[in-house]
Amino acid sequence: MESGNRGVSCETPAILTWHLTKRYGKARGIEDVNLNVHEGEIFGFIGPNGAGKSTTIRTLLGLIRRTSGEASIFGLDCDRDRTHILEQVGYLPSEVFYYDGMRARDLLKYAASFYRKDCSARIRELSAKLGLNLDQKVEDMSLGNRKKVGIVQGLMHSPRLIILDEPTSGLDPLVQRAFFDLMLEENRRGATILFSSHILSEVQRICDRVAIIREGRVVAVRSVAEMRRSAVKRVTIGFAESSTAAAAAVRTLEAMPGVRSLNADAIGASASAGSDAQSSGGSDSGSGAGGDRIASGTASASFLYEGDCNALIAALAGLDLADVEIAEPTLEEVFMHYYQPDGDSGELCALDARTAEAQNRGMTENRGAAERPAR
Ligand SMILES: Nc1ncnc2c1ncn2[C@@H]1O[C@H](COP(=O)(O)OP(=O)(O)OP(=O)(O)O)[C@@H](O)[C@H]1O
Repeated sequence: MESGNRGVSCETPAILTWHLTKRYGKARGIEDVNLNVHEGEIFGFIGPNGAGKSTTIRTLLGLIRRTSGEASIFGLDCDRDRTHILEQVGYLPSEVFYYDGMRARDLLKYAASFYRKDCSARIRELSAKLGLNLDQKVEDMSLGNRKKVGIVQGLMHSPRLIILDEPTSGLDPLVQRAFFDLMLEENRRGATILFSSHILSEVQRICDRVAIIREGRVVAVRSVAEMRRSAVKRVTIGFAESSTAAAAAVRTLEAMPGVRSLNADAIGASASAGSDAQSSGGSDSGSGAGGDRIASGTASASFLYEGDCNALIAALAGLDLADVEIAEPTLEEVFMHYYQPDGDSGELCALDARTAEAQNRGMTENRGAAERPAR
């Protein structure tokens, strides 16, 4: 499924942050976050628990005060112009809490009274799409149904920007599907969507671009297509039989620059190249997928490779192989690539942080100083 609105505007960015930093006392929230979300985009924001997604969102919505840096939505300052911003934004928080004793219908009517438009038809339409019973008391609802109330509340005023923080938790697969269809519809209508999640398949499903956040810092901003086409490849090789030659081949690969997450269980050789196999997470998802495609009965090895493809082909040519497959890595593998612990790959992570910053800065500078949020 792809984002429906290809007419991304080149005007004022929907969201622009500039070295946005939030500290909780001395504790890290987010550091130097630079984001540039174009109007009309579905922009993913991914990272594990505690990475800083909710902090970024709450700072954008003016729910918490930034420590330093700048942030704007449609050119309006997130602190100073908060009231005007909130009229144009629909927000679905990761957890929804409501007053007890109210039916969904009354609660949504009350919430709608904050907007200068009649939202009743839209409330009925959205509730029907999500299968929400408006007559039920919210306190009697399941977690998933309470989440539906939150979705209707976030969308009923047809906002220009929709901010979703882990939106699908608690929704069953059928409702998730209806929800994603709804988001694509909203995007076709012209809405920009910021979609925070730690579930890659969701991001891949609807987003145009993604920012990856790690320990409070944005380490990469990529199009989903670009992430999938990244220089990293998943290589799976098959040997005619488990043999000392196969074990030697694995040792050769282990020593080769650019080889990571080497998984060679079937050969009985060392199952990993250093700590990469574990830390990158690639061994689980990758070897399973690749290894299954190598004929059964043969020993196989699977690894991620990033580097000169000629060097890879030359190395493989020197091995006695029965089969070889070079494939795009899964999004999961690409994602984990940005999450290697410091140490071996510390330089890579630092590089990615610089690259992300350069991409954002370049985008901002190229598109004119006027795009810097005014303070
Ligand atoms: N109110 C708070 N007081 C102190 N530290 C906080 C507070 N809120 C968040 N943090 C810290 O800020 C960092 C970022 O947290 P945040 O909730 O933004 O991450 P997240 O990516 O949204 O995680 P999750 O997916 O678990 O919601 C974490 O280290 C967290 O412990």
